[in-house]
Amino acid sequence: MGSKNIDFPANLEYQSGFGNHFSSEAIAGALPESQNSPLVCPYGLYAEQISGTAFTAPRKLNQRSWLYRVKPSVTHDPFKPRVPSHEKLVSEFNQSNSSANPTQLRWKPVEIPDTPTDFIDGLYTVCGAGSSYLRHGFAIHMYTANKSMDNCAFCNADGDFLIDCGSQLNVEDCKCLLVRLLFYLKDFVSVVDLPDGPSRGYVAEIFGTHFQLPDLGPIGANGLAASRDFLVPTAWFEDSPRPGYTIVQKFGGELFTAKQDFSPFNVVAWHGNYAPFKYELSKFCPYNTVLFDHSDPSINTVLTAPTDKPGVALLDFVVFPPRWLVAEHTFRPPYYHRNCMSEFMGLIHGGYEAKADGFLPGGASLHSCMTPHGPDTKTYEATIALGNEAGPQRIADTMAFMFESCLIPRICPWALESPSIDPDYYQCWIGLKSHFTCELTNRELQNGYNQAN
Ligand SMILES: O=C(O)Cc1cc(O)ccc1O
Ligand SMILES: [Fe+2]
Repeated sequence: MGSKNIDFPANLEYQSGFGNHFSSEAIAGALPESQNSPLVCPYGLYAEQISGTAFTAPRKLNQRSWLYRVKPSVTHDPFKPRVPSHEKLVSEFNQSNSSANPTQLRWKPVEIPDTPTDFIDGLYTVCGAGSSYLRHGFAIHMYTANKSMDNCAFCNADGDFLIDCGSQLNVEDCKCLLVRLLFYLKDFVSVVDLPDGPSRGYVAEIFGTHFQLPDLGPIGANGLAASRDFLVPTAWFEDSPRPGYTIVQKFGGELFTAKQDFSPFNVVAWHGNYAPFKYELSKFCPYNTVLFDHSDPSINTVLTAPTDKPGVALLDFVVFPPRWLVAEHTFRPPYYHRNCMSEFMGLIHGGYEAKADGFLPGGASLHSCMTPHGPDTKTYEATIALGNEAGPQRIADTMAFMFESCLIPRICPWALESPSIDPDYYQCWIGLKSHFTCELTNRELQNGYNQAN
């Protein structure tokens, strides 16, 4: 995450493609030719490999890049626990830091803080499962912030961050943040150079694996998120002295700091396939039913982080974008359901088709393993009132998303005790009345009814 005084060029340049082997040089000739670690690198740069998978991971899963830097990352003072420590980040979920809760949970958007708060201070874990130490699990965080990180950069050793920052209060700021946050290759540390002004967003962190594009099966070779719409930054560096520069490293959910006298954004050239990327959700090409019934939400998968079990995700990132609903004689909103996977949802803008009230942009909900949920009473009644003759409907102003996991999340105490939790969430379903119309005798109703009787 960058610091305020970096001069960002107006037009950042990107390379496009998902999981490609990229190469980029900020100065022509900075990439060594035909080898990775020459005795002396061009321009006297240091060669540094960053490995995102075990050296011996199968080739199709192997991720690593070679960076050519002004000074290598190792040139820093020892790591020390950060002061002040951060009490609300969790990377190993257990009874000491989180609890089991099968209730349907919903949160209103959290207030933007009044006091100066940067991305690190504003980040807090909501829920998660597993362990960064055991390299299996996930954490869901949210953040609110109102200022850039100053003379310091954030590096996450625990897992990959998928940052959904669309729920910025200001859309222009959001674009700016997106560009600076993830995707400006100054290192493989994520970059948060928040524009002045309030911002908030969601983060899914996955331990021990990386996101992939989903298989498309019978959909064919095209559709959903297109590989070419994923953008990876080109090399960019700064080389002025930066006394007192601080690296903040998240390691095992704890924060550590190390001082150095130069900017870590000093990568003059790089090549490889381990790189940050950005993707604009509006580019997603949704598929769905064109005749009847409601498709399962997996049809809207943008990215998936797999487990070893075929088809079972550690974490799916699913989006519900604007689209046409055309199904005939069909209940079009999400069906009522219980799912062995757990579903965390957020809303980037607009409304969500299953909730007439109470699910707001910047808010969140959690329906854990087998917890029943579905459309609220208002949505149900309005849908039924439309009847079978409902014509095509366009859901316009919406961008909801879901993080769906096969692991069951434990919930952090500050999320349960948060003033933004909605204690009356369950009420949205309590009004659902029986519409059962079969005329049975009182005796049959009382004793239970079975056609064979
Ligand atoms: O719970 C939700 O709103 C997410 C969801 C959407 C959908 O269209 C079908 C199933 C599902 O879990
Ligand atoms: Fe659901």
